[in-house]
Amino acid sequence: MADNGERLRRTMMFVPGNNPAMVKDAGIYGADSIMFDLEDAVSMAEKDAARDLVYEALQTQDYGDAELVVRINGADTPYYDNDVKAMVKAGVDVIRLPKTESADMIHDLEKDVLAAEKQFGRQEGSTHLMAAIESAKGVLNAPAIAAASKRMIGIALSAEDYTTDMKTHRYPDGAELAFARNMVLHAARAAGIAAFDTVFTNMDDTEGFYRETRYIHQLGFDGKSLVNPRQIEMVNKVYEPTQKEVENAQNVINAIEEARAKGSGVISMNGQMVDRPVVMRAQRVMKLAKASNLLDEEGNYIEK
Ligand SMILES: CC(C)(COP(=O)(O)OP(=O)(O)OC[C@H]1O[C@@H](n2cnc3c(N)ncnc32)[C@H](O)[C@@H]1OP(=O)(O)O)[C@@H](O)C(=O)NCCC(=O)NCCSC(=O)C[C@@](O)(CC(=O)O)C(=O)O
Ligand SMILES: [Mg+2]
Repeated sequence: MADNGERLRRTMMFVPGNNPAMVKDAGIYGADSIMFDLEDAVSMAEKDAARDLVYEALQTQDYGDAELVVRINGADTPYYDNDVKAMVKAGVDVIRLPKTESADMIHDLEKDVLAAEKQFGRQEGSTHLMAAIESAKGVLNAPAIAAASKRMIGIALSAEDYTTDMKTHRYPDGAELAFARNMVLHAARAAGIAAFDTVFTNMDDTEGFYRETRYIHQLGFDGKSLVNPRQIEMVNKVYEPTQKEVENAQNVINAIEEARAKGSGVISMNGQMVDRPVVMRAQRVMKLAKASNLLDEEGNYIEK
């Protein structure tokens, strides 16, 4: 089946870069993206040791198909230069820049990453970037940030720092995040990159986590940043398509393939027009169905 090439990023799990056991075992939980943290989860005294630990792990551990992301320290810290160099040298998939407030911050990072790729013989352009939006300024500049570089794969809302900047805190209904969520999402979509919702930090409030995940799934986010492996299953469940959605997607793909074979790009199916956006949605449903183990070898829905 042809698809639109987009990688699934439902779950991006933070792993404190100073915790050897968590770094070692991070691959066993099935997160789509593993994000080793060198920034706020790591104390000043442990910055160098955490960088060394993550560097070593990226070289030696097998994390399967997971995308490997590192949240580095910001350019205004003494750790930034060494973070960028070490992570590029280790061949990380994505560098996540925290507290991003302008497109220029991404341009500067892009230059530093390119210099490191040249220095360490990495393929130029192979290190992707993403930005965490953690302030009012970042939210207002989100469209420019998202479009700042061809290396950008996504932007993420970071609600803990953002609500502090906004002189509020997090409430169960999330009203304080409504504007920021919509800005981040629209900025990502306009730039053609992924949008990640923020972390949910109360591990015991599973009902609240479920409610928030349903809500951001409905808005259209690709997925969420997570702090604990227990959160992965619930996000995957929310993103799992229903039998009806899978069967409809299969019908759309079969119908459009038949139509294309006859030289047409638009068809009608059960009175509904089927064109490119409908096909793209169907392809995403099939990708989610595959990732959720809902398909047999022939690609048909497995009845439960
Ligand atoms: C929360 C808690 C202490 C709970 O501990 P607990 O011990 O109760 O967890 P349990 O569930 O009992 O653990 C069961 C088993 O899983 C293992 N395990 C747990 N968590 C794991 C994990 N993350 N990675 C791999 N392994 C893990 C554990 O080792 C155990 O393994 P084992 O002993 O073998 O059974 C723990 O999860 C944790 O430290 N989380 C990461 C916290 C963190 O990174 N914060 C910084 C990022 S946010 C931020 O900075 C704000 C932000 O910047 C965000 C933005 O930008 O988006 C903004 O502004 O909003
Ligand atoms: Mg933060």
